[in-house]
Amino acid sequence: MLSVEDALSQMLAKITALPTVQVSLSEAQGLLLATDVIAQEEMPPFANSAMDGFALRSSDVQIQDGQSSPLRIIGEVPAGSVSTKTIQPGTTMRIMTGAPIPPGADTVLQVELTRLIDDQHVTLLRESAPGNNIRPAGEDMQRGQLILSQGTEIGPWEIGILAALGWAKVPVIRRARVAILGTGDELIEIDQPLQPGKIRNSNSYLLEAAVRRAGAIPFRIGVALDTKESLRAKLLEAARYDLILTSGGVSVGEFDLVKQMMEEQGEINFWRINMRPGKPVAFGHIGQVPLLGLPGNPVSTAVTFELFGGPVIRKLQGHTRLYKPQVEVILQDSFTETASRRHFVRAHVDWQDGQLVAQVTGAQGSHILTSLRNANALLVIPENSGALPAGSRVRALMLTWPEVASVLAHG
Ligand SMILES: Nc1nc2c(c(=O)[nH]1)N[C@H]1C(S)=C(S)[C@@H](COP(=O)(O)OP(=O)(O)OC[C@H]3O[C@@H](n4cnc5c(N)ncnc54)[C@H](O)[C@@H]3O)O[C@H]1N2
Ligand code: MOO
Ligand SMILES: [Mg+2]
Repeated sequence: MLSVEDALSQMLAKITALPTVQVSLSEAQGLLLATDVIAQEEMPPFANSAMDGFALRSSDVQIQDGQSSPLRIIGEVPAGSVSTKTIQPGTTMRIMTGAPIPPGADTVLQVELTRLIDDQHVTLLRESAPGNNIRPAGEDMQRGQLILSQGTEIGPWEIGILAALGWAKVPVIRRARVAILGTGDELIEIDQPLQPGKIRNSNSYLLEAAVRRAGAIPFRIGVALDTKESLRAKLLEAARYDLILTSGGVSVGEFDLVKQMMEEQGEINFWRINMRPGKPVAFGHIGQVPLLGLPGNPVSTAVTFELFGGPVIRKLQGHTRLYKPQVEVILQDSFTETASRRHFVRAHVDWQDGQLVAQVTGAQGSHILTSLRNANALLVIPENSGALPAGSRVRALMLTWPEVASVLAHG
């Protein structure tokens, strides 16, 4: 049986990045920049004031007995306007933060270091060196400078930079469109009352949310019955997307037809991985479209999506860092469910006295949906490991990071 590593590398070897498209900046979050971003303008675009205060000539200010001789106020420069007046010796203008420095001024003194004499005159309580409180044009970005490299992941801060440079549209590697197909005669819709032998199709909804959390666009395309005709029709519909996720129908039951359909409509690259839960994962193609066949047990669906679906989506979207962070954590209680396969144990990891401590979230059967409740990590228990006493150190794959109660608590 394949190891988790071999399965992942075989899968990823078949995945190539999606094409580049232009998207509006607001849609670029989480995607990879498909070009270098070179500044075509300076930032800031003009020398401007860092303070609300007075723009003046530094040579005008000599402090005697704690203040300067009065300067005459000849006007004001609010942010957004440009002064038409020039600061002559003995004069000053009120200036606001972000406003362009008026001609003739070489310094700005903040308002709290001045004293108003009357509407038209002010004295200064400090000297102000040339350049004081002036943000020069181009201090942040210079024309022609490389600001963001191709392949940068676009987050909120990069979006701020791109917006400042006027990039309303951005070339990115496009977001993956992922078809989600439930399989099984036992499935009914989630708004239906239960009937004998039936269960609600929870996997499609779980996967929809997991795909969205992974940064791709999910499409629930319904349910295939356990017949070749139904499954074939649904898989051909699914082959219009970038990736197909199925759940169920990949084991050895009489009606587990997904692998057969891969062979018929494309290829099957592998089946079965030495892991628990989720052993019967199948990977292949329908036409050219990759199909990740996840096992039907809900926990197996959830865990195998995180281990394989997430990295596949990231690779499709051009990322080179594909995996969630792994850290060492301390087991709060003993763990005795030994397994010959590598065991991915649902747990809640949190900070306790500066250490990451893991609490297993309940019975680990692959049908126990409640074992996913509140789980933010998968503990990675090696193959054939014996029972683990409380306090053991184990590796944890972090799905989401626990927040700290205070920024200083674990600095
Ligand atoms: N003889 C063997 N039987 C099984 C083996 C085995 O090695 N030999 N492996 C078991 C393991 S482990 C798993 S995992 C499951 C995987 O089965 P399938 O992927 O074929 O899934 P199904 O048989 O279709 O369903 C399994 C289980 O999950 C429920 N299910 C399916 N789809 C959904 C859905 N959309 N929402 C909620 N629940 C769903 C389904 O009703 C079944 O209870 O095979 C074992 N068997
Ligand atoms: O491989 Mo299965 O997911 O353990 O029940
Ligand atoms: Mg089955």
